[in-house]
Amino acid sequence: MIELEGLTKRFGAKTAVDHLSFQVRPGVVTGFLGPNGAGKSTTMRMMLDLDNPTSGTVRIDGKHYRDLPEPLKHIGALLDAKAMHGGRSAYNNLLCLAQSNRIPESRVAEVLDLVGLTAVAKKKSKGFSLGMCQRLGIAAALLGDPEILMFDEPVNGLDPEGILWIRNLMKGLASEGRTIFVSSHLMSEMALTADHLIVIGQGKLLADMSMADFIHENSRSYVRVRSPQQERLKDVLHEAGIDAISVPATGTLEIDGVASEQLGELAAQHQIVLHELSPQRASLEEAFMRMTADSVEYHAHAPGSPGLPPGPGMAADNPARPADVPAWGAGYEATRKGGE
Ligand SMILES: Nc1ncnc2c1ncn2[C@@H]1O[C@H](COP(=O)(O)OP(=O)(O)OP(=O)(O)O)[C@@H](O)[C@H]1O
Repeated sequence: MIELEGLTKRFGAKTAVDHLSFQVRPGVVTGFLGPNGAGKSTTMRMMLDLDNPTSGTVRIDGKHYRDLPEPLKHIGALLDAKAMHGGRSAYNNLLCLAQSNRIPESRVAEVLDLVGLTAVAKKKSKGFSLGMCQRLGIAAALLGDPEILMFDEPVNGLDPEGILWIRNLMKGLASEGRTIFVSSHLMSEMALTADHLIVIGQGKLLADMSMADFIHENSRSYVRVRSPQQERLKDVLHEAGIDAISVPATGTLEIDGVASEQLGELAAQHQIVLHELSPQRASLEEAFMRMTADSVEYHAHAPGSPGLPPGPGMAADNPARPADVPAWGAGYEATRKGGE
């Protein structure tokens, strides 16, 4: 288990990590999310004693990192895939780490095999592609067979086969009861891998909850209906006290807070033909955008138009947020009000 209490890091006037308190528990994959500059890497560096906190503490299985007798046997981490010594072979990079942590040499060949690098074990790592470096960094993290593993952007540079491999690896390690903490900007991948989420924005904790709860609480779920008798359907819905939003771009209606079964039966009672009746499940990406819209530090503007008002469909107070996506807090309330 990893435990953070009041963890804070200031760089001059900049507060990168702001009183973070949370626990990363064993047996599940915990995703670590936040917009660019939110403080994820700084937090992970403090977990590994690579940066000193301004205040607060991190405990790894109850101890400070520097009090762990052989740290690699407790916690393995991939932070920077390019951090290996480029002039050494993959094998020798791992051997040095093994020797300084009293790990038997036989483990080096084992982890190289596990990450699929046996064929290039004797090659210097400076010639490795980003994907190969990621695999070597993962091999280093696994070297001490630790109970806790931390990966910063582990799928960066991996091809689809590599992405699938790391996903299954993390899930497998978690199912063995290990603690797995992983950051990624790839929301679709995170949605497939993590069971629990820690979300931060501008160094502060925004969410600490299951993946399912996070998506449920931060997104709008609705039913999409398409009918050649749309106006008639709208009248029927209106008579039944159900609000429907017309979406001219797709020629559909969107209905909040009513089950698709109820809508289908209502249409059937009035002999209205439906071409589509589909409950829309929100994605992690949508939920993440909604929650962090107000903590995004770096906004892109259209080329040549810095500072221009938000484009059509974007929020007035935040050009990175679509106008129909309420800010955090307001969004939650709107969803709840619509659904109750
Ligand atoms: N050594 C440093 N000196 C000064 N400021 C720093 C330093 N390291 C990080 N920062 C600042 O702290 C903030 C958090 O940075 P950090 O790299 O932890 O964010 P992040 O969530 O990992 O971002 P990204 O997703 O872009 O990798 C940023 O504003 C960054 O500029």
